[in-house]
Amino acid sequence: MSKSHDLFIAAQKHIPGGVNSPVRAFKSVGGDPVFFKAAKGAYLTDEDDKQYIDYVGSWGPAILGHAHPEVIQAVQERAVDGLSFGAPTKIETTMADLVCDLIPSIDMVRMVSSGTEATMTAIRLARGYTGRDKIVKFEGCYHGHSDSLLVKAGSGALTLGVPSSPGVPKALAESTLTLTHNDADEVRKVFSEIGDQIACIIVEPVAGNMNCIPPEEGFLQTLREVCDEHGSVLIFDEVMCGFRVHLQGAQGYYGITPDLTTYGKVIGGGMPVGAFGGKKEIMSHIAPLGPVYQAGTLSGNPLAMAAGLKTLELISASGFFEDLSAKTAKLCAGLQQAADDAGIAFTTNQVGGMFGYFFSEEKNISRFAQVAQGDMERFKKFYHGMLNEGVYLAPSAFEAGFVSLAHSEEDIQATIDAAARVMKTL
Ligand SMILES: N[C@H](C=O)CCC(=O)O
Repeated sequence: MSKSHDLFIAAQKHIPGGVNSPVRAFKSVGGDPVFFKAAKGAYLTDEDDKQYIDYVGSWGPAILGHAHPEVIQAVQERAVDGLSFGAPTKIETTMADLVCDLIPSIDMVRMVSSGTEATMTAIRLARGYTGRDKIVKFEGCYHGHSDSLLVKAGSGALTLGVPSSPGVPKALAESTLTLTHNDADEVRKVFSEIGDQIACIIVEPVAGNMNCIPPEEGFLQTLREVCDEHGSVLIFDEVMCGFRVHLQGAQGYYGITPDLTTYGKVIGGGMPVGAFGGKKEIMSHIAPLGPVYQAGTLSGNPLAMAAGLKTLELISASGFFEDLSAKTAKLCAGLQQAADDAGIAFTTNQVGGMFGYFFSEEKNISRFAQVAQGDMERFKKFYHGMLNEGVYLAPSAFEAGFVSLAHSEEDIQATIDAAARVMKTL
């Protein structure tokens, strides 16, 4: 038996399900989750010393690869001056200035400690700003696990079959209107009926929590238009795709400007960070400038700011996103070829450094229903085959994959070669 097996048994004694976040438990693929002891560049090393090429990247933050030496150095240098102050520090202003310089839609930004906090507060802010309660989200999009947003949610909630979790008060769930993702007509219809009651739309502009689903042509533009017509706030949840698909995230990639944006993952460079920001007119409603309350002991933590700042600096290098995108495209093309050669119905999606793959007869996957109809048994077999080959992919068909600066051409080719072997066994 592997050390991971023993560790998983030990973990279950005092940790619910043996994990500190449900999707880690391998429930949808079966078997024991792998316990890792080290991560460096494109590789993870498990407790049995087996090495894996990693395409999870800690669910997105590791865009430079794991333990990038300059990020580690920045954190080490900050650490000797104190871990947390609970008081203002200069590095928080440096971070805010940089985010506002990089993202034209953001005049002001507040740092928090997770993507969940960022989206939860952005919703509260939109409600406080508009004086309205109803919010619109889309089935399969995941915006963290705050109550209003855990309705027909994606990611681990969907993977475990609890997209609308028990424990969410009925009244709160009723204020959340869940529409079909990528269905612009449905959005227009709902806004024509009750648009003046809707505080905001929140959307993952590139959905990464129901696999990797780009917006259909015109969808984001429709969201922008209905929000403008009805005085609602448009929130882009860029926790996953921000600083990942483009330096300006999905809003830069697609050229659509939201009112508020939420961040997490890359902006923290591997440390626990989230952020929300946007127009000054809306952001000035946040306490202490305005009445909408939000707070956090560790918000703007100096170590997290140091890791995030160094990461943003390095991904701002000229050509960074072109290279990342080209590498990801090569991976997707190679996986497709491997499937075609083995006669397996398969397709991929890719936006910048994010990708998804589907065991499906359909070629253009842009709707949640298409993802849900994929061949999950084949996904499981492929997953374990790749794991055996030393390739670590997301252990759920409802999660995106991530490529990093650290993945070499050889890593990508080795992954494609492994996929070719595994596809033949399916
Ligand atoms: N999709 C999630 C993050 O964005 C997966 C991470 C988790 O739930 O632990």
